[in-house]
Amino acid sequence: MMAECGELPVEDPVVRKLLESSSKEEFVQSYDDDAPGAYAGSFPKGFGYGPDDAEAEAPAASPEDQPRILLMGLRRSGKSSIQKVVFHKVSPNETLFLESTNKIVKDDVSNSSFVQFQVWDVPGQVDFFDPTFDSETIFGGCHALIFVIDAQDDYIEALARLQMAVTRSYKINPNIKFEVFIHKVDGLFHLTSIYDHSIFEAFSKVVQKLIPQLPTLENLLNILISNSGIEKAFLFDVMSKIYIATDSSPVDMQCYELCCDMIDVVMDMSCIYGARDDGAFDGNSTAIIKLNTSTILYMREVNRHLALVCILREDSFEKQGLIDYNFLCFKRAIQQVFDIKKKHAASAKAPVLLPAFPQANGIPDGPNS
Ligand SMILES: Nc1nc2c(ncn2[C@@H]2O[C@H](COP(=O)(O)OP(=O)(O)OP(=O)(O)O)[C@@H](O)[C@H]2O)c(=O)[nH]1
Repeated sequence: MMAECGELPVEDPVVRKLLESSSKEEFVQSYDDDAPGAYAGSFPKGFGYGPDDAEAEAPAASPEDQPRILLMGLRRSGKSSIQKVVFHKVSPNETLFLESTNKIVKDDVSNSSFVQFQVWDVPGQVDFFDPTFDSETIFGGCHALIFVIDAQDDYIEALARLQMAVTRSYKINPNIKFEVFIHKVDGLFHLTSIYDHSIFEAFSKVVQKLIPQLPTLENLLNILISNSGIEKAFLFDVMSKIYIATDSSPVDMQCYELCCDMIDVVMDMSCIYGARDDGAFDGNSTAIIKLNTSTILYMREVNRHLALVCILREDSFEKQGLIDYNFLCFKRAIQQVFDIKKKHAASAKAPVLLPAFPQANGIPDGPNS
């Protein structure tokens, strides 16, 4: 059973994934597989302590006797992620790649938890009025219904769905306890401190929301990394170390911190030893730092204010010529994007949102600073 995954060497995600997938067949069942009407009514006796309780003489309750918690909500609201992060020690970043659930997934957490119960992950697209949806069995034996609402998504549809789930399930089983999780609030709140990089990260996200070209920049970064063997790329505003765009793979704070540190090192070196007095950063600014983890940090100037900072493996860097060439294409594309913005701003006489960017289309010539 999947519940046993808690005892696996969770430090190794590959091993864990392999073991999880090999046991998936036993674990994943559709609601059709379950005996109908098994346990409507009050809490079964088995509710209480797991096998860890030395006092408990009775054997652990069978899954049929365990209380059932339903996880419901719209598609992609985060139900499977919640279940995996809470009960299977999956890291939040790994949930980014979860596939949509298309059957009810029953998870028996009795082996890995002090309190014994089952969690049923109900797919977002399930149709309560579909004859194959056995409402009597599913709601009849349910003790708590958690409805997950994605705080980052439109909530009107979610509320309509919540109302439908509550009225339908209450009719069948008035003893159900209803709970609503307003989920993914991390997109709305930022935990910040000036003593680490969190404040820069938070500011980056705020600024990104103000850049209308963000999807284009992200696309360009995606194209660049997929054609150059790069693992992660950030487009930095050099002076503030805010990243104005990154590719669409998840941002790892450590990577971001490394890239920020690289900018600091390059700027400090350039300021101290640079030949020019009019700035530490110019069209020839380039830096390559090899880390002791067979990883390379690669930085190139994109324009007066922006730098591309990438993280890649040492073996991918063997094709540096290709990476340099792709970078030049990327740089030209970025200039075109900001050229268009500059023209629009001039013709509409509209105030420019971020004054630094429109000036950014020139490539200042000059010796390496
Ligand atoms: N930002 C953020 N994303 C989350 C959170 N929880 C889940 N997600 C993301 O939401 C996406 C969808 O998550 P799932 O767990 O597959 O959603 P689901 O509700 O099970 O979706 P269905 O199987 O289609 O019903 C994934 O990319 C998760 O990484 C959260 O707390 N914050």
